[in-house]
Amino acid sequence: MQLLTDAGYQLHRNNRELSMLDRANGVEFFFQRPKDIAVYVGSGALDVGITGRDLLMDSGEAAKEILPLGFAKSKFRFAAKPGGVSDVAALDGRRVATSYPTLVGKYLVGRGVTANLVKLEGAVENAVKLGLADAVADVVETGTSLRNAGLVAFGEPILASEAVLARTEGGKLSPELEVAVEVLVQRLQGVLHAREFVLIDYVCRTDVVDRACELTPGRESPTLSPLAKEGWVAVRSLVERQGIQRRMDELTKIGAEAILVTKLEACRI
Ligand SMILES: Nc1ncnc2c1ncn2[C@@H]1O[C@H](COP(=O)(O)OP(=O)(O)OP(=O)(O)O)[C@@H](O)[C@H]1O
Ligand SMILES: O=P(O)(O)OC[C@H]1O[C@H](OP(=O)(O)OP(=O)(O)O)[C@H](O)[C@@H]1O
Ligand SMILES: [Mg+2]
Repeated sequence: MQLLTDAGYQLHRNNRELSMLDRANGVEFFFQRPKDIAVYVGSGALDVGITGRDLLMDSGEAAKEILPLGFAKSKFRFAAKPGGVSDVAALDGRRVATSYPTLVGKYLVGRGVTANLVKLEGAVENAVKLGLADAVADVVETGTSLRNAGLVAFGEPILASEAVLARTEGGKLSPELEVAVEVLVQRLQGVLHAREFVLIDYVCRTDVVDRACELTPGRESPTLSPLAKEGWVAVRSLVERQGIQRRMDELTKIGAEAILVTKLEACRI
């Protein structure tokens, strides 16, 4: 909701309201259970939806990911008791509890493993302790839930998931809707970029400007403006927010001065 608000959409959800109309943007928002979003989008009842990549892949619906949104990041992994099942091949003939049976089933078929899938709605980690399954396949973020249940992950992660924007696959949208979806994607991308990048300004001597530009290459190329003071230049560039302090240390080392870092509110790059 924060992402959509930052992208200029009007979302003021009152208690228990299941939908809301954003008249200014000509968009209606519906709040659905995570598992149901792909069903609505796949059927074309909703044009686009925000859901998890794992849920989208598990749904088997005719909905496709069009933009990763960078939040709710997790890994989808197998886990079992230490000393129990420790590789995917050993799942053959075993019971695997999961809320994502289609995703897990396809993964196992792809590796020639036949397991008995036990479908659960949640709190899947308890299935091993309770003797319902020999292993689980579930969402892992910090790993706390696995640890608390006395389980350890094994095998390569089945999937790296995050929240994604998905749209109906096949079935053509009207030209107006096509434009509205494109605008939504551009706006969301703009907000994500604005969170990822910062603007850096500084001044340095012209004899170190090449080195300075290597440190802050920007997306295309930095903007250089001559200063009134002979032999000095001002540099402006877009750089990744991550590691910005280290970059400023490097700039200071080569004699850059008046280094300013500015947050971006929104952008289209
Ligand atoms: N700890 C977590 N960290 C990051 N993402 C998570 C985490 N737990 C769940 N998710 C993601 O949230 C999405 C929805 O799953 P989740 O199981 O949370 O739904 P839920 O809140 O249980 O839904 P319901 O309304 O049906 O109870 C999935 O894409 C999943 O990857
Ligand atoms: O690695 P962690 O940081 O512990 O996060 C992962 C846990 O979070 C989710 O559970 P959720 O709270 O959605 O409950 P659920 O199992 O009922 O879906 C997921 O199903 C895992 O159990
Ligand atoms: Mg859950």
